[in-house]
Amino acid sequence: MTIGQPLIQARGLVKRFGDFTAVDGIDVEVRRGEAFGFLGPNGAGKSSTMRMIGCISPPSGGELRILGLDPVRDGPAVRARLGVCPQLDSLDPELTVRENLTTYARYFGIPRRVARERAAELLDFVQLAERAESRVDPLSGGMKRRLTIARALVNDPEIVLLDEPTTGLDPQARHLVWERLFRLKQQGVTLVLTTHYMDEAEQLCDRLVVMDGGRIVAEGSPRALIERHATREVVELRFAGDSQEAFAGKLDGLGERVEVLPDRILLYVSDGDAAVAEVSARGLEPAGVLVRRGSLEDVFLHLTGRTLID
Ligand SMILES: Nc1ncnc2c1ncn2[C@@H]1O[C@H](COP(=O)(O)OP(=O)(O)OP(=O)(O)O)[C@@H](O)[C@H]1O
Repeated sequence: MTIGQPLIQARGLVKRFGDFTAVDGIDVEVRRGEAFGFLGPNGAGKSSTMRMIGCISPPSGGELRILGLDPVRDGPAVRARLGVCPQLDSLDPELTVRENLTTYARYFGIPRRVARERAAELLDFVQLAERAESRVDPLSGGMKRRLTIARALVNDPEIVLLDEPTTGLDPQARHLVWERLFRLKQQGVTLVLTTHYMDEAEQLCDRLVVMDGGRIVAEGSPRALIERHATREVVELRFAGDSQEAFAGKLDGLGERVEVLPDRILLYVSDGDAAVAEVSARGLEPAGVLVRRGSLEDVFLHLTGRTLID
């Protein structure tokens, strides 16, 4: 499927809680068929934005159109065409895995027979068919997440909203969830998600925005953002002792930029190995050296002066 017309359009979108502004006038456009990410640290306003898009929380200002409709006036019509995977699983522990899907399908008025077929397909899709008759409680965190994603797909939605779909999962469970999201994207479903995991955002998202303090500080494709705000390679140096700062002065002029963090120094360079050689030539002996590619984490650090997971 080609990426096309805008399905979500926000202009100057605001969310206030009393005097506090959680989302401070953001412009966002999500097009059909793309995977769109909201990135940012805790409290950036990602979930508040997702809740407005999900018709769960009304905007305090600005304009929002979802599928060409107004999420406040046309809430039920919009919700019928959305799949929502909230940050915390809200599965029914009294029901079996299968019943969680068939019961949810009834909220959308899906006939019982169709709901059963659909549940069977979705359980296959999220690799939970063998657990269909099991209760929810004994499932692992990763299985619950996959079931929540299946539940979000019951109404065959045009847009799926996923708020931190992999937070709290171990690496293997994360991988399984992420792999299913890739598959959905291949099927042409529009995905809108939030995540703290830069590697995942980099691989899955066609475009993303970086949020901080309720505002958008950058937007673009992962590759374009990395090209603009980072370098091809990054050298991470860790010096023994309490202060990295003391060593930073000796790295002047090395590469495009030097970032000093409490536990390491980052050198933004085009050639990591050449920079490491220059560090040695200057008589410096770091306790740890790592050469890696520039990443979205670097983009975030450059734009906000902070690392994503503080
Ligand atoms: N119902 C509420 N009442 C008051 N303040 C709120 C409410 N919901 C969110 N906030 C505040 O709004 C800000 C943005 O929160 P939000 O949950 O949107 O951030 P986030 O980027 O999703 O963070 P996280 O990654 O922790 O989920 C935070 O400072 C939060 O405390």
